Amino acid sequence: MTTPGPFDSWLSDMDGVLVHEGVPVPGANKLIEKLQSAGKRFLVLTNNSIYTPRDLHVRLKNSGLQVPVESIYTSAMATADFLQSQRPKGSAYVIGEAGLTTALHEIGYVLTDYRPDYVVLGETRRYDFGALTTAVRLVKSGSRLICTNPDTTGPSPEGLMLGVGAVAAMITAATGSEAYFPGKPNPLMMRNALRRIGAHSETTVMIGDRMDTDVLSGLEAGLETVLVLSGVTDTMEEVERYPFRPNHVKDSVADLIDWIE
Ligand SMILES: O=C(CO)COP(=O)(O)O
Ligand SMILES: [Mg+2]
Repeated sequence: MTTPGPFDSWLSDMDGVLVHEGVPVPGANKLIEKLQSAGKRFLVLTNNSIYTPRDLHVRLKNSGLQVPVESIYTSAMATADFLQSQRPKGSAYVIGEAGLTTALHEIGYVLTDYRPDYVVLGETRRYDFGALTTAVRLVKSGSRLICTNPDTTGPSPEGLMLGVGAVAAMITAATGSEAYFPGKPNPLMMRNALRRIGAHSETTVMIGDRMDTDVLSGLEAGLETVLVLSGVTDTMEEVERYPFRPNHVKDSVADLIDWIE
């Protein structure tokens, strides 16, 4: 059977594709090693906005995956790129972790609860009722609501976890204001990713574990799309429920190693 491609650039999701919250997916290390030895352009494109790219580099290294810092692009970074383009040197009230606060500080944003331009919601494992109430009040007073990514759930070795998209929906319900999501499937994140590695959509493949973020963003960016069943979308029945399809469905990234020439 001929393998698809050849592809000179690879975009890969992280959680559910390469790791499950730090536990490596079998074959992920071989895929990354082969991509690097074959000199392929490669970027990990994650909606996980908790960690900085340096944090993720170390976490992935501890999982046996050698991914350079510059080969990691998070939804927190995509959010900072978006805010930088919209309102340089602005201000934001942030609910999230170092991955998000660091990205906003790096573009010169002030983090404050006094009349901020934006309320920015990111992934965390510690949502605080008081902070969410402050966010609701600020949005009701006119701050624009930004949420790094729309994932309503996320994968882990113990099973599904609450995602920041579900928390954003709670703030929307309380305020009537819809959030803007710079993370996947937003084409902005894909275009920034392709630009970062000098890739072209016609020769780039996108690997993901979610139909509604990874596959949709690859499809709409004109990339070859691969859904792996090792993460959130883990049955063909789930795939069939969507009005669009990936180009390929594989059990895991281990099945893609022989695609790399
Ligand atoms: O952390 C996530 C949202 O919960 C998903 O991260 P990935 O985009 O790496 O799958
Ligand atoms: Mg994922």
